[in-house]
Amino acid sequence: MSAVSGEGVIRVDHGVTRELMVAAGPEALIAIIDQRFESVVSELLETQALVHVVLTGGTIGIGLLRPLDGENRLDWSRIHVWWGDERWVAAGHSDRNEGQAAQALLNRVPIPTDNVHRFPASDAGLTLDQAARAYQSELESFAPALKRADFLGATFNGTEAFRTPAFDITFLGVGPDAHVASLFPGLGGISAKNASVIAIRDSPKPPAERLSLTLPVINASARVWVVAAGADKAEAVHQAFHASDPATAPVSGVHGTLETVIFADAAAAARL
Ligand SMILES: O=C1O[C@H](COP(=O)(O)O)[C@@H](O)[C@H](O)[C@H]1O
Repeated sequence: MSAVSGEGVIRVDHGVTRELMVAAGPEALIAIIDQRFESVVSELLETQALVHVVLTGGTIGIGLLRPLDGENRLDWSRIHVWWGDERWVAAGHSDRNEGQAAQALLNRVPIPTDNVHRFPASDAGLTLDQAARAYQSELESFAPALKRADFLGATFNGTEAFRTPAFDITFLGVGPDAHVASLFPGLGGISAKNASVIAIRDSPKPPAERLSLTLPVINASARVWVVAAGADKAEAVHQAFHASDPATAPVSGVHGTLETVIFADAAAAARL
């Protein structure tokens, strides 16, 4: 497959259809992602009361937020934002994904405070496990208001383990090691099924302690959009299409119920 600027390519591997969107470089990539985001969210807001979006940290994950909705087209009062993962550091620490997102986007758009669902920070008076449960409870609190088709009631050993909104769009960055959110290759978190949110204590990428959504929650999303730029992501993007074991390549295990799109710049798509 050739990687041509702006080209969309459908690949079918391992039973999941994944779409590839390629742009020449990071700036062109961000323009493509933002245009699609604004168009999809605008359409959704015509037919549903609320739109739930999961944001990601990382270079492109934060970069795409800076120019987003520069023309104030979106009705932010009906958009809820969540995060796929968070670093376990104090509020205000520059490593916090939510703080980076606030600077890049949330501080300049009219989004109500109640619509911004941050993970607890390490100085909030909770243990890491309590913080994971608190975020799971926040997710649960949104499920009853939704139609049955719009939330996931996940069962584990025959009983309902958790409920979570089925997000409309979930953004995921991907690491050079193919991790998504804070689900890393070779670690137990990638196979967690009995919780929507887990505590991570052994992240190979600092900080070691993190909070992360689990794979069942991510995969209940209507749209999963993986974003990647740079030559160091080429192997991970290749694995998104060709690997078959999420335990060793977590990015290969994510998908949306409606669509799964890998947005990559030419350098990140170079191995396809
Ligand atoms: O630590 C994290 O890393 C990934 C990818 O980040 P990048 O800088 O290599 O693009 C990100 O998706 C995740 O949210 C974040 O916590």
